[in-house]
Amino acid sequence: MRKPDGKIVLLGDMNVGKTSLLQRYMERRFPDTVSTVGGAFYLKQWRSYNISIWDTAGREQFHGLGSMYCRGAAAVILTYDVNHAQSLLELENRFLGLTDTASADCLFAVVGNKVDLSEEAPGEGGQGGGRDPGQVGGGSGGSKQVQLEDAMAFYKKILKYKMLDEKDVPAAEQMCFETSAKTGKNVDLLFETVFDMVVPVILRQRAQAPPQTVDIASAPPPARTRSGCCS
Ligand SMILES: Nc1nc2c(ncn2[C@@H]2O[C@H](COP(=O)(O)OP(=O)(O)OP(=O)(O)O)[C@@H](O)[C@H]2O)c(=O)[nH]1
Ligand SMILES: [Mg+2]
Repeated sequence: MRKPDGKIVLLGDMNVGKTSLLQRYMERRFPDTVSTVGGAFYLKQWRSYNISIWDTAGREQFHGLGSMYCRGAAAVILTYDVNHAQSLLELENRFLGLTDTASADCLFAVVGNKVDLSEEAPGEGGQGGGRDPGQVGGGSGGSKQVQLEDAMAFYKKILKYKMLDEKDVPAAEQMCFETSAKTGKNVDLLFETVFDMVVPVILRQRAQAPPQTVDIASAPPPARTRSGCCS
């Protein structure tokens, strides 16, 4: 297997739908999931690049592994549940610090999942993605607790935390998404936007990496020593 050229990591609280988003994108389906233990990855060929996408466990007990998974990451997808405000706060409180090990020019996407649960009219969003009664939020119609503007405000906090200038990174409007792994809404858009943006990061990482081969032609001749039988 060829070594992946770059790494993308999904982070976020348990139950927000990280595994479901990845399965929707990679396998084009919405199967029943079990809470992730440790982490798992998929390989995606994007243009001529091999990208590994890591699914991590949101459970508190696996929290320590998060920074290990983020090591050298070219992009991190921070995921919350739009119907559960606490899951956005958790990104700031528990997950952002895990990205300290990521690449210096790591990209960030902020993703609010499960929008199908708070669609205004049943049937909106297509593919039969109506409202699931009895889900989090408790409201009868439209339990959405987090607006896209809240996610964009969080994106700006990320830039502040990373001491990045807004002018040097993609705009919040480009990097904040609302998705449904259930209906597929915006799932391709999310991953493919991130893949496209990650390619220049991969190229920069390659340029900065120590060379893997020695160029004999440009290598200096070995220094002559006085020792040995022919001296
Ligand atoms: N209605 C709806 N349910 C979803 C969506 N995405 C995930 N779910 C459900 O939410 C639950 C949790 O989904 P997972 O994908 O396992 O969540 P996770 O973030 O991987 O959770 P951990 O592995 O524990 O960190 C499952 O019952 C999913 O079927 C969505 O977009 N809409
Ligand atoms: Mg999972």
